[in-house]
Amino acid sequence: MDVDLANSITIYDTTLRDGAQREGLSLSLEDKIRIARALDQLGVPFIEGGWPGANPKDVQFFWQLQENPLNHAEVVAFCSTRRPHSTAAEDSMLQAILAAGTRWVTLFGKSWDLHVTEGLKTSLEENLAMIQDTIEFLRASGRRVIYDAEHWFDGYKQNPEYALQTLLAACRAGAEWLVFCDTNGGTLPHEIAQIVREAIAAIHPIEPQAQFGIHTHNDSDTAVANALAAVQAGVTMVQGTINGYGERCGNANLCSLIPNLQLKLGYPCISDEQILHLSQTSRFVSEVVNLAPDEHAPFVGRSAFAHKGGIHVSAVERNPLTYEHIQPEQVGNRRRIVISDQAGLSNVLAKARTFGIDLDRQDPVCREILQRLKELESQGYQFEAAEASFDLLMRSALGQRQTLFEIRGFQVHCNMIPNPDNPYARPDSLATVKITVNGQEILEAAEGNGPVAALDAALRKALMNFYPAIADFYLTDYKVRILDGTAGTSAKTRVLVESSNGLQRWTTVGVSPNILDASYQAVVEALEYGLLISNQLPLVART
Ligand SMILES: CC(=O)SCCNC(=O)CCNC(=O)[C@H](O)C(C)(C)COP(=O)(O)OP(=O)(O)OC[C@H]1O[C@@H](n2cnc3c(N)ncnc32)[C@H](O)[C@@H]1OP(=O)(O)O
Ligand SMILES: CC(=O)C(=O)O
Repeated sequence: MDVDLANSITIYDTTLRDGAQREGLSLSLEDKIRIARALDQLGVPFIEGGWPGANPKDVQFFWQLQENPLNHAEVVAFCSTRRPHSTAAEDSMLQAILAAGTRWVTLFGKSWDLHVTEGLKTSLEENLAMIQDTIEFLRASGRRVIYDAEHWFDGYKQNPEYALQTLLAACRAGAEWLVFCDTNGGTLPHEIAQIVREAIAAIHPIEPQAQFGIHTHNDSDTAVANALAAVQAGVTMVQGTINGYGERCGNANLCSLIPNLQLKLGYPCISDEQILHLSQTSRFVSEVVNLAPDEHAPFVGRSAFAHKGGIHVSAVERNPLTYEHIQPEQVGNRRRIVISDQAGLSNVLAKARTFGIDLDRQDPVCREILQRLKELESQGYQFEAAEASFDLLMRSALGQRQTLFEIRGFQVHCNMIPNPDNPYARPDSLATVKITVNGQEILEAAEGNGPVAALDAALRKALMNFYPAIADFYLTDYKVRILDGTAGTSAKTRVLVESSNGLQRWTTVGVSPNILDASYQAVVEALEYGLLISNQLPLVART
């Protein structure tokens, strides 16, 4: 397929190559294939797959895609110019590039004289020959070439004549795109704009067919701004990575660049349908690379359209434009209203609606809920992460909270006797609970790997006969936070418990100076809330 370059900015993704150069990120072959297919679906026209010849995984990646090609995107192989004082034909890396079987190759070469004399330890003339020969070799082998001018901006600042000669050499040899790289990420947007304008003005009269691109790094936290400045100065290709992954501080983040270009500046990049998958693609890639998603990432982060301050929520409820720069749905994201001590009535009303509760602003119970929320938050409860507990709080205030069971008491014993045969063995714990359901009293005991697990198991055991749905509940996360660190072991703790029934997830909170009591509160609310959303009514207990 030929990439349609007319009238648009061409997006070039390098997640699989420069993204994989991020410290802490490691991709298996299978990961690379899954990400490539997700990018293909997103509509990215160029996907840089790696450096075949640099490692076996990248070699296999290109072989696998030869057997099962992508649907739309061009997969691009990446490599450097030939080594000094050799020929391109005898360069083993370039043989690996040809074996990768791609139609396009991206070649990086030196623009900065310092890199030529200090890094490559060769002459400025030889570097020009390396660029020219390598591209001619690739062209003669039927490849189309994108030329990444490494350290372009630093090189141009030091020796503009030489930097321009490197681009002209690439262009004369047959490179179709010349990409200005801010390799060290130190250039600021105004410099990018000026240098790109000057370079294009110098090259276009000599090589009018040349097309230009930009590749920026985020060391000055301006990678996206730099890429946008370059586009406004005349480039038509933008290189970047999903979630901004990349060497050191990362590359220009395509999840910000694509919407900025397409929705703000009006440059088509991918289709209107495809951009709706941007948030999903961002999360998918973070899942595959096994890095926690950045919740606060612009456009695609979970908090990108989360409103917490009462004033904000009040206005957004009236008109979202008041505190949103785009509609979240345009990039496949969604608006969220956060509940906390920063809330006003508007937050309470909006959150209640998401739980299917229609509150009247004039009803005094709304203020009561808000006051109770603020009181509890001042004691250390945190409801923005524990919406299930907030739902229960609202239902209590509204007189809609059913008593599904009552806890009469519990005890937990821990066996802390060290086991010399297995010093890592966790303590055995035993919990007993006494509860009543429908007036019937039950005493149960259970063991667990630690006191919270034992308590949770004993509660479930006691309730299971009345509420069989409990068999499907399980804890998915348990977080503890010390709230007043200076109080030592008697400090107040906050426990957040996340639970699931396989279909839904919900989080509850407990706070106490006793960690077991805090856990108990959160676990009991978790069971109650699970039953509430499973619409369970008590059965007559089987004996
Ligand atoms: C800006 C960028 O992000 S460029 C991409 C950087 N990515 C990577 O480096 C990841 C993949 N790299 C690798 O697997 C390895 O570094 C390899 C296989 C490429 C090379 O490995 P080695 O042969 O062991 O060399 P080493 O990594 O120590 O040094 C790089 C060599 O490339 C040479 N080189 C660097 N840039 C260029 C260039 N543009 N053109 C030609 N040669 C170059 C260096 O001079 C050095 O050569 P020397 O060994 O003759 O001194
Ligand atoms: C090519 C490249 O990755 C760079 O110059 O940063």
